[in-house]
Amino acid sequence: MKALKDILYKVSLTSTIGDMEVGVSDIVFDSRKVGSGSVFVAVAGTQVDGHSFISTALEKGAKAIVCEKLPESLQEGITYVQVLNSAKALGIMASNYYENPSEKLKLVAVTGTNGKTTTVTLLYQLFIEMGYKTGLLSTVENRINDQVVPATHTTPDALSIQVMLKRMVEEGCTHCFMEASSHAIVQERMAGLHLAGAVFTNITHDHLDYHGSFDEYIKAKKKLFDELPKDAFALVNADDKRGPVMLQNTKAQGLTFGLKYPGDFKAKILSNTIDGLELDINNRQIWFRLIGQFNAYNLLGVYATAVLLGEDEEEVLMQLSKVEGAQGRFDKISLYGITAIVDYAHTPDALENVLKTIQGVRTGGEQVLTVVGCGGNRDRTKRPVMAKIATQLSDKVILTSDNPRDEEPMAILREMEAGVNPVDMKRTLIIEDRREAIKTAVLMAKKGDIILIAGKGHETYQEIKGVKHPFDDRQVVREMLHLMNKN
Ligand SMILES: CC(=O)N[C@H]1[C@@H](OP(=O)(O)OP(=O)(O)OC[C@H]2O[C@@H](n3ccc(=O)[nH]c3=O)[C@H](O)[C@@H]2O)O[C@H](CO)[C@@H](O)[C@@H]1O[C@H](C)C(=O)N[C@@H](C)C(=O)N[C@H](CCC(=O)O)C(=O)O
Ligand SMILES: Nc1ncnc2c1ncn2[C@@H]1O[C@H](COP(=O)(O)OP(=O)(O)OP(=O)(O)O)[C@@H](O)[C@H]1O
Ligand SMILES: N[C@H](CCC[C@H](N)C(=O)O)C(=O)O
Ligand SMILES: [Mg+2]
Repeated sequence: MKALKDILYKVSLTSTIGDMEVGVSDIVFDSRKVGSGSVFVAVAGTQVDGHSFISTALEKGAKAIVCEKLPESLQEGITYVQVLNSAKALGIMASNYYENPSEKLKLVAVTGTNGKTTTVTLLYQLFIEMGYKTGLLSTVENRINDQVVPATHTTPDALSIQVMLKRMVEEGCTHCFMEASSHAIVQERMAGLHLAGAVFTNITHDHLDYHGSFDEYIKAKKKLFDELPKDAFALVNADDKRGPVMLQNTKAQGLTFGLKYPGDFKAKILSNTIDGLELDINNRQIWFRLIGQFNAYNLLGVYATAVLLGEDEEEVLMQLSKVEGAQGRFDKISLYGITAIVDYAHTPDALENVLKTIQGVRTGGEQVLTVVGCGGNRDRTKRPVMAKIATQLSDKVILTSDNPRDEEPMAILREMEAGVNPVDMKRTLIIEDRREAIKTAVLMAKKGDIILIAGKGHETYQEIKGVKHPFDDRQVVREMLHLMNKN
């Protein structure tokens, strides 16, 4: 039990009705989870408005209601608190309730269209290698030091973030690295967090369905930097046109990293092969296991972050050269002379980067076969663009399903097909079933060829009409490679 008044510390209140000293047992923002003694926070969502569940919450035993609009009839004995922004209030309340765990560790948030999971995972692995107890909140998984907590979102909801941070503090973690998705920033899932720093990787085409325009998408990312405290660092990729934009209104210490523009942290690619990258970072030459120019950016961003957190430059580079990166990001499976690469490229920019990396490291006359799809119920405008990039940068392409969700798979594929040049259609197949598509790519591949399977990376399911069917690109391609080689 905690007094409502204490939980509301630092929340902008508009009005209050009832006893502010009332003790509440927990904070809930979903009426279905309300129990006796809860405080229910009504948040307007994208599907429904949480305010319409206030009466349900009261029936289930809520003692207090936090909302933007007061209900027409008020119930006796209940405390009503009107706030300016319920979603923001939720984050601040959750932080107060769990005793502000983000102030007890060094928390760094990473935002950007691509590279967030890679960056936070590298930071997590690096800090573990350096002997720190560390936390991770990422698309692939959350970690409380060595304990894995499955991830449901790239950035969890505000309440779950605080619960996990609290557990991290209890476990003795000194650092936590988290992804801040643009959805999360706009929906105030980051409210109430004290950040030691924030990192901007890049911004390219994605999520225009949700944000409405590219400008709004940029604004969403910038909000993270606008809200940083003075004692934090704001580290941005100087080679991205929008890097400096992120720093325009921040109170934090602005810093840049880049391969092209001179910034605070610089690197040069000395060699880039299928086995790894050799970089020159601040006049030190180091080998890394990760592949591709985009990973040079990720590695440099990680190095800069670690140095800004006070770590020794030499030690950081030595440990960073050992780490492997995130699952499902340029995952190489080489069997029977064929190389399959499973990668989470689900945006035009990521797909282009991965294919250019493959083109850059190929050694001879081998073919590149790409299997790719686009998710349903998500930004439709990236579909033709991704199909076009796939056909332009591969010898053969199989367009297939990603997670169709509630859409008709063939309708998504037709939208992808519309982006392909008619002459390139001769080298393009459309196979709706992802397993069949992977099988066909394996059948078509000759020794030495490279198969890229893009879009799903680490995912272990395929979501079709509300059902998540087990599906793992890495497992399926292995199975097919073994199968084809027995015949
Ligand atoms: C579009 C979107 O982002 N939706 C997220 C959002 O839900 P919402 O605001 O749409 O919720 P809603 O269904 O309209 O409900 C509004 C409110 O009413 C409440 N409610 C609802 C029903 C009920 O019976 N009782 C009740 O109280 C809900 O708890 C909620 O508080 O807030 C929820 C809680 O935080 C999220 O679970 C939900 O994520 C959905 C499942 C989702 O798919 N989100 C994706 C798009 C997303 O967030 N992706 C990013 C990654 C993107 C990237 O960078 O690549 C991520 O961070 O994972
Ligand atoms: N710095 C980068 N710049 C461009 N592309 C990148 C970069 N890092 C990774 N990629 C590509 O983007 C894909 C996704 O990378 P990652 O999972 O790290 O991004 P993310 O930002 O976490 O994505 P999500 O928004 O889905 O959480 C990778 O599989 C790779 O193809
Ligand atoms: N974080 C991304 C994941 C997309 C992954 C892709 N496999 C899909 O399902 O569309 C999003 O929410 O848009
Ligand atoms: Mg991610």
